[in-house]
Amino acid sequence: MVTAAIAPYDALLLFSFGGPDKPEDVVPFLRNVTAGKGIPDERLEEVGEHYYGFGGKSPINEQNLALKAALEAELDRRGIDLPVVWGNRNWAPYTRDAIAELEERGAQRTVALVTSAYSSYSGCRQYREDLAVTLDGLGKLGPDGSTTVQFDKVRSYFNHPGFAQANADAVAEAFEALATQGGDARAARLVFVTHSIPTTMEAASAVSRATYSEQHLDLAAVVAADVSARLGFDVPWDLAYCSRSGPPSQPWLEPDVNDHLGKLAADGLRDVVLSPIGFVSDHMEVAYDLDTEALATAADLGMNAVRAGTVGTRSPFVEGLVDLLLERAAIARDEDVAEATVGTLPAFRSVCAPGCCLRRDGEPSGVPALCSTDLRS
Ligand SMILES: CC1=C(CCC(=O)O)c2cc3nc(cc4[nH]c(cc5[nH]c(cc1n2)c(C)c5CCC(=O)O)c(CCC(=O)O)c4C)C(CCC(=O)O)=C3C
Ligand SMILES: [Fe+2]
Repeated sequence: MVTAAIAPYDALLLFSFGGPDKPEDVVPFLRNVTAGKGIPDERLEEVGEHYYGFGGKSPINEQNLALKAALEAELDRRGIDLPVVWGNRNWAPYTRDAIAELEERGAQRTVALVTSAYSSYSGCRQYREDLAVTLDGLGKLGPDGSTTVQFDKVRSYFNHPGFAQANADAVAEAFEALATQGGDARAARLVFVTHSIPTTMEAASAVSRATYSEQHLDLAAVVAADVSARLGFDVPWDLAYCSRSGPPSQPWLEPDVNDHLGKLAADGLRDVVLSPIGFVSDHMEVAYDLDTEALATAADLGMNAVRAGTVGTRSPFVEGLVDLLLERAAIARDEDVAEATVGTLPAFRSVCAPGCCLRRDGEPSGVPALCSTDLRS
């Protein structure tokens, strides 16, 4: 029996990036991530060391299991009967394992929730391609895009109120922590941080309604305003980037968070809160690029720095995700539904537009992608 509010869906796919569980997994995982992407060997060795430094295990898998449990609890609390199946693009349980589990459970129409809040190739199309290519490899993708197990996707949710509130809660807590450890909250700069992407990928993300960086800037303004209201003074803020890779000749979004801290210190700033709004949980990019590298940079510069939490399993976030599932189900039933947002941008599309989030602007991908009006663009 499908719960009416979630009909026509009979399963939820929690769809993530994946990460290694033990040292022997690190190299095969990196091979999966970088197949055909032109990441220089030196960068791969460097990233491998980040993982070995943490015992060869990424925190991401446990965090996805925690999010899965939190979603199950919230669905249960609302009386919604919807099995949650977890799958990853780059590590076990793989997308193909999730599809097999969905089939075993007799799922016919699945709603997919990706653990990436923003729209870009990395956070949108790459997941949709992975579904199409995996189904195709199993002989389950028709030439018209029809599939044996049908998939819909929840819209990019960076501007959903639950995501904004959970981030604002975490930033407000970080300001308190800064004051507790002797920092000057009133003088502090709030630096939002996200994953850098190539500028070509940034340009191609515009098709989704606004570019990747514009999405972050819009949410950052909302979070900063919320935190300012709670603290009772205006919090100045910036957006910086981490985790760039690719050849040095290829431009990626800047400034890098470490360079940015250097500039702030040179301007005489002593206090900073880093808010990783680009990431939904404390996975390796946060554990290494922020907690290890950027906090060391700040210490070298003589700054007081606190890293704010990610949304993780905070209630406003988890409740917001379940609201989004119900919203997506109402859209699938062709009902009029209010798509809640914060900031100045509209709700992003539930069914992606032709050419949405290509890897590079104007360059056909040649790879099929589900959950859009075009199978190939
Ligand atoms: C926008 C974005 C997100 C945020 C959205 C989201 O959360 O999905 C994200 C998340 C993640 N990225 C991750 C890991 C890696 N990303 C890489 C490479 C790349 N990421 C890119 C972008 C993003 N990546 C890009 C443009 C590349 C270049 C190659 C390519 O065009 O694809 C590489 C290769 C080595 C390197 O270049 O660093 C690794 C190992 C992990 C797992 C962490 C863990 O294990 O805990 C997670 C969650
Ligand atoms: Fe990445």
